[in-house]
Amino acid sequence: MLPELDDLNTFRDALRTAPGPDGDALQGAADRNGQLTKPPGALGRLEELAIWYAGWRGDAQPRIEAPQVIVFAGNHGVTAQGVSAFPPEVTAQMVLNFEHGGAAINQLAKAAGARMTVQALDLDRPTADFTQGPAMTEAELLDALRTGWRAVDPDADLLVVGEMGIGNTTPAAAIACALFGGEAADWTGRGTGVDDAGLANKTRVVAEGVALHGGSGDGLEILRCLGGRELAAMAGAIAAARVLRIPVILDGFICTAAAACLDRVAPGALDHAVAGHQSAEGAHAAMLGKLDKEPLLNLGLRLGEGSGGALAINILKSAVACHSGMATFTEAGVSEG
Ligand SMILES: O=C(O)c1ccc[n+]([C@@H]2O[C@H](COP(=O)([O-])O)[C@@H](O)[C@H]2O)c1
Ligand SMILES: Cc1cc2nc[nH]c2cc1C
Repeated sequence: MLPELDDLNTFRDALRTAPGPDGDALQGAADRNGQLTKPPGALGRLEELAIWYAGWRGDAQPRIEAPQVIVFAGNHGVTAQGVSAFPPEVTAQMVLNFEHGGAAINQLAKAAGARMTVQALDLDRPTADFTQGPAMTEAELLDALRTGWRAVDPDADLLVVGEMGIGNTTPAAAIACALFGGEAADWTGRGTGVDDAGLANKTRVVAEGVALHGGSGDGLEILRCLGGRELAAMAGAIAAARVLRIPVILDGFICTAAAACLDRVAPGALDHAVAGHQSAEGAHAAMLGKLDKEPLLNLGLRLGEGSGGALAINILKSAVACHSGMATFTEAGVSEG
C-alpha cells in the first residue's frame, strides 16, 4: 500500500523505510536457476536478472505479464538561455504525438507488450530558470513527485518511466554535477544536438546553476533547485515502485539523473532498478558508473521518452521466461555434468 504524500519528509521516510527484496524468493530462484537445463552460468546476465526480479516480486518462479510505461512531460525556464536545438513548444506538440500513438515510444511499448500512458505536468507554466533562482518551490516539487507517485499501477509487475521536455538535458547535467562533483563540462552534452557554441553556452548555464544551488547535499533539494517537473515525477514513480516492490528499468540520461537524487536521499533506493541502456549523451556512462549500474543495451539512442527502458523490457521478459519456463534436469531427464 502506498501512503499519501503529505509532505517531502513523508516521501523521504517512505524511501528510507521501503522494503528490500524477499530473501526466500531470492534463495528459491537461485536454487531453481541451478537446476535448469543449461550449463551453469550459460545464460550469462539473464540468470542474475531473473533472480533479482524474483527477489523483488517475492516469487521464486515469477512471470512478467503487466509492464507499465509512463512518459512524463515538463517545460523548463532555462530554455530561455538557448540550451536546446529545439524550441520549447515541441514538448506540448510531442505530448499530442504520444496521445495519438505516433511517437517511437508508442511503437516500442507496444512491441514490448506494455501499457503506456503520458502525463503532462503544467506545460504552460515552465519551471523557473535555475540560473536565477530555484527551478521549483517546495509545493511545486511535492506536486510533481505526487503525480509520479500516483501514476504507478499497483498491479503492474514492471515499470519504465520516461520523459519529454525540451531543455531537460541541462537540468539533468546540473543535477549530476551537483550530486557527483567535477566540472560542468564533465556532465554537459549536446542533448538534441546543439553545436559547439551551443555546447559552450550550455556548459556555462550548468556551471552557473551548480554554483548557485549545488551546495546542498540533499537529493530532494538538488532536484527542486536544479530539476524539473517531469524529473520529479519520474523520481516519484520510481520511489512508489520501490514501496510496491515493482522492479524498474531506467531509461537514459534524464531519467538516470532524476533517479540519482533518490539514491542520495536513501542509499540503496535504486536497488529495485536496472539500467535499460547507455544513452549516447556523453555523460550517461559516467552517471551509471557512479550508481554502479551496468546498462543492458548500448544502441546509440539519445531519444528519451522511455525508449531505451522499453526496449530492455524484452530482455528482462526473456530472462524471466527462461527462468520460470525452462525444465529442470530432473523434469527433462537430462544428465547433469
Ligand atoms: O534519454 C536521453 O539520454 C536523452 C538524451 C538527449 C536528449 N533526450 C531528449 O531530448 C530532449 C532534451 O534535449 P535538449 O537538447 O532539449 O536538452 C528531451 O525531450 C529528452 O527526452 C534524451
Ligand atoms: C522531435 C523530438 C522528439 C523527442 N522525444 C523525446 N525528446 C524529443 C525531442 C524532440 C526534438
